[in-house]
Amino acid sequence: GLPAPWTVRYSKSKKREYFFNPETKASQWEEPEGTDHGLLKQYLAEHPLRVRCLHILCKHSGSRRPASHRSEHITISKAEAIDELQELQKRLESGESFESLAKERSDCSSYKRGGDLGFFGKGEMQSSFEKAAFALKVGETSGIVETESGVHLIKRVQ
Ligand SMILES: N=C(N)NCCC[C@H](NC(=O)[C@@H]1CCC/C1=C/[C@H](COP(=O)(O)O)NC=O)C(N)=O
Repeated sequence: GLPAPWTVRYSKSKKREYFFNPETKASQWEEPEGTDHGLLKQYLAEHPLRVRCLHILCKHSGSRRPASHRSEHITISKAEAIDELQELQKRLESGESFESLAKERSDCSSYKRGGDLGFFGKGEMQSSFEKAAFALKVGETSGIVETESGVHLIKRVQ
């Protein structure tokens, strides 16, 4: 519904969508000239501007900041961190809650909130995390996702 290359994004401060042109870097509140309003509404129904996710982060020696409330010097290898997430995937499948496992194991400060990162729009999280999170349906949990922070499991809740 939008004339290319315009895209639509979510403004956290104004709590509403705005329109962004990645070529000119222009941003505006009103729909760009030539927008098909009906198609835009349909597009927005299928492409959430923001999502709310829980995550479990296992940091490792290659993490951009290899420290957390659990350890001031994280030395496990990336392979070991992946093994730990695979164990957590099994525990999720056997019915343990995502929140309880995040509180137990996540190296992100969001562990205190069961891994809850709140709502975020495009452009806020590292791109591999954003890509995986926006591909999830509400209630769905990702596979193992890698970022500069470490390795993650992501559950979309809204
Ligand atoms: N906008 C919101 N709500 N908060 C700012 C998030 C900033 C963002 N963070 C991430 O992408 C990592 C991966 C997903 C969650 C996340 C959490 C990191 C992981 O821990 P760290 O590698 O930083 O030690 N801790 C906090 O930022 C970024 N662009 O670096």
